Amino acid sequence: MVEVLRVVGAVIERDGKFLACRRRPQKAEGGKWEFPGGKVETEEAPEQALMRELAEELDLLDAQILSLVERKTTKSNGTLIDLACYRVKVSHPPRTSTDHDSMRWCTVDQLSTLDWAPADWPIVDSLISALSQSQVPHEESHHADR
Ligand SMILES: Nc1nc2c([nH]c(=O)n2[C@H]2C[C@H](O)[C@@H](COP(=O)(O)OP(=O)(O)OP(=O)(O)O)O2)c(=O)[nH]1
Repeated sequence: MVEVLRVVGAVIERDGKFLACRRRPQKAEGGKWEFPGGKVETEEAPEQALMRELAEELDLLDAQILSLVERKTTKSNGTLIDLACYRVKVSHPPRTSTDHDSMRWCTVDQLSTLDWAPADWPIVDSLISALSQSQVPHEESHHADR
């Protein structure tokens, strides 16, 4: 039977930029970019798991989970990864991570240039399309002013 791994990730935005983290080389999917988070433990709610991971990994103790961005299951190296990513508000940017060797704040346009873990691509695509829909097109706002 194929194993399904339940994983949660945080989409953290500050000043219009999104935090992407690169997994340390020795980890599964080493060298790939991801949203910080981790596995959901048995009996744990996804939001609870995300709060725990953000505290453990990034020392973020006051994270606020806002809404689900996307949840998708993707096959990666023989494992099904059920990844749910949430918008998360933080009061200060994380400085270091126990699980990552690089952290980068990306504009929407930069997001699609990173080498994301396979399970993250559907999330990144949904995020980009949600953000582009939430922007009022320049032409429309121009006409509305008349
Ligand atoms: N955290 C996280 N993991 C992801 C993402 N995309 C993706 O494929 N994964 C995979 C990599 C791992 O196989 C698994 C999560 O592992 P992890 O190493 O982050 O989780 P953890 O902290 O609970 O685990 P551990 O190192 O304590 O064993 O999900 C993502 O965006 N965030």
